[in-house]
Amino acid sequence: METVDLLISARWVIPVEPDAVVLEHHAVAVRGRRIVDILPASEAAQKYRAAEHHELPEHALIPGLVNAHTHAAMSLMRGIADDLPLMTWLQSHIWPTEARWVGTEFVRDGTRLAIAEMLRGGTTCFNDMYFFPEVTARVAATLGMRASIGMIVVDFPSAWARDADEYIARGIDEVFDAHKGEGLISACFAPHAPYTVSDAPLARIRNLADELDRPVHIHVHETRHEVDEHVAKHGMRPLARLDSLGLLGPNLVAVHMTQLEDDEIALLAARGASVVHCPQSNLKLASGFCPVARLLDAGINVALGTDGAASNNDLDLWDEMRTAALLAKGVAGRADALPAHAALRMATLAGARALGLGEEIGSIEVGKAADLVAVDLARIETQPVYDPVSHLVYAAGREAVSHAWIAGQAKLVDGELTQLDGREIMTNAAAWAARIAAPERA
Ligand SMILES: CSC[C@H]1O[C@@H](n2cnc3c(O)ncnc32)[C@H](O)[C@@H]1O
Ligand SMILES: [Zn+2]
Repeated sequence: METVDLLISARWVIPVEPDAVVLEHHAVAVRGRRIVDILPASEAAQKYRAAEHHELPEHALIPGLVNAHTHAAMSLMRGIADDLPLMTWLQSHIWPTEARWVGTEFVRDGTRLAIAEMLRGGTTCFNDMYFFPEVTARVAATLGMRASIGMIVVDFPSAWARDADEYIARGIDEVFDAHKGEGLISACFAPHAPYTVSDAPLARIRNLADELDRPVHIHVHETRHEVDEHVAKHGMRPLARLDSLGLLGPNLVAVHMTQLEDDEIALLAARGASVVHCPQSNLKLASGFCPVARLLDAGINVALGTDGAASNNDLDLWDEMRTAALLAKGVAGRADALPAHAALRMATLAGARALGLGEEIGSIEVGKAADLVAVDLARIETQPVYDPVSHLVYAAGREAVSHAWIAGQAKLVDGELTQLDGREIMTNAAAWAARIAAPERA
């Protein structure tokens, strides 16, 4: 018998790649942080002696979900300003609150809250864009959470940096250099948006991203208003300006993209850029709809993100998958515009590829890291089971997530977080809300 560290046998194993198969009664064997075998459960019992063995007889085992766009620490602003369009929400509520409260402690506590929520819902990797990214990175690394941390850049000063040069310098020093070679933390550039970052820093980011081969994660074409204002100011649409600055390429991770002409879709496809679809944030802020089916038909890698909890108002990728699938059908007028398996792929492998992690995570394959999630389908809401993938997208919810592993380490077991104290996190969040909501003294 061979020894492995972890053996997970499940009723259904859904690898996502190399093709859309569902393996019944299979097991995944893990040594160290990697998957070393995928085989029928009956054979696994003969072949492997495991330090830890989970038998999950009514569960689906899937790759950990990848939240390809969020602002983790904004969890502390969940519900602070609802039912507003993007610019009113940002300029009249979010930016003033950030200017008053965001610092290292806010980002630490908000990120812990966000990671607890994400792990409970089966998200094992997130792509972040927020102030004090070195704090987000440290919290994620300490908890063994996989994260792509945005080296943020905006033209305006904040508590974190005075100007674009300082944003870039701190990002490289405190995120990229500080986590180089470290397993679970990777760095990406995160200029906020074409309307908040001018040409010179965007050009510097392009050079650095090329040199360091890092993704460039940016909000773009989020609303029609953004595009119209940009045309008035720059004489071209935001995507055209990014292209003129050389940013449109395989490293670009374009978030939102609710406003797209046919020639822009062709351009994104030709350049090999990825798009992150955030359907619930786009709906809640009435920003528009990303034409997902047309992007997929053009061969573009489309991932899924929640955006921050202040505009969503949760970090639930199950909800995003279902909304994306339903919305795509409504927008395209075709019931097969985004089938269940394609939605699951967006929340896993497409996210991993957008973040430059496609060789490491996003599917259950031998050699990849063991970022795995088990979903209990033995619940009233998911009976009977004809097709587990259908239930994952259309019927189950994050409540059904029972287990999560990152690089072979258990983060959620039988619905319980292994490293985080939920009560302490909630007490902390309530204390922040009390401070933020208290009337200001003159
Ligand atoms: C520079 S840190 C990130 C910055 O982005 C803000 N933000 C959060 N959600 C959105 C969104 O949907 N569009 C544009 N900007 C957003 C966040 O509040 C931070 O200021
Ligand atoms: Zn965002």
